Amino acid sequence: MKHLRIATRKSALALWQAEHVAARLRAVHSDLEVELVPMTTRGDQVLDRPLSEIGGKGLFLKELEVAMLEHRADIAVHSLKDVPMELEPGFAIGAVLERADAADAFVSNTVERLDQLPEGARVGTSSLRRQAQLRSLRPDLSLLDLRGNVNTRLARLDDGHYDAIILACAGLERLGLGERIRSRLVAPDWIPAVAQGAIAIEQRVADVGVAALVGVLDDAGTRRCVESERAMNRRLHGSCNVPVAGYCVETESGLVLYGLVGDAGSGDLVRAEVEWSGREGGLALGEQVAELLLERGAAEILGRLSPA
Ligand SMILES: NCc1[nH]cc(CCC(=O)O)c1CC(=O)O
Repeated sequence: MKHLRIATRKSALALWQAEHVAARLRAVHSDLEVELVPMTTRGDQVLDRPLSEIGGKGLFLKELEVAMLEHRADIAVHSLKDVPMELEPGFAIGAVLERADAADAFVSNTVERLDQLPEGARVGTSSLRRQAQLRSLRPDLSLLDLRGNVNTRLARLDDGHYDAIILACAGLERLGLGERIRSRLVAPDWIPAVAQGAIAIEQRVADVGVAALVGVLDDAGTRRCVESERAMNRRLHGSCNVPVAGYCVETESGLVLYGLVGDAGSGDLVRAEVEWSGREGGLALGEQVAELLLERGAAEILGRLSPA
């Protein structure tokens, strides 16, 4: 194939990620023409209701998948953390790029760290995972909804609606906004979203030519880690709008996976951490951490319908 079309959302972050994949593909395949096909998804349009109400994160993928089915695009580039645990039939992840900083960022115009916020300070995030961890560390804070793309969220902070917000370091850095990061929230104290910081290439499963082209961008270490995180998430629920966090890193001798389930209302958290010897068996590691979380009360937490 000489020509490859990349379906992407139109947010600045999505376009950066699609451009990044395009540049990497052009660099390895010198005769390949790569073109972006930007499109708006339902997830981008509906900003006034929680994602869980309008159908979950899969909404960010649907239009891109339709474009691939109709052969208006060959691949789609996503933040892997926005990709549901089960893909639609006929689609596969052709490559997972080397992970960027997976940590969440504490962003504020007044203080450097979460523990420096004054009592009752207003923190903006619509993520139940971030709300649960904030509630647990700082029960006094006032947690407020905040959706929209990265630039919208920063603008709302700068307008004074919040004293601080939480964003992914990776997104800020990709947009050249790394200087907005006041401090990084790091494991094991704070766990990021499953697959945070990893970019995935989605393709039609039967497209072996495309698989060969994009497969060269796959990073084996990142894929092992995110597959273990996603196996944990899959075992826990199947949907993407519950307060679950997971982070796997490679150690000298194997893998370690941190898992967390929390209640955004009460700040109750359940944690598990398993060290795994060897680099294989990441799926079993994910399932083991999920089982531990369930034994420790995750099922009860996930069963509560806590208003966020
Ligand atoms: N929720 C949207 C989203 N999806 C991926 C990223 C960041 C980039 C990444 O994780 O690779 C973000 C922004 C954020 O959470 O701050």
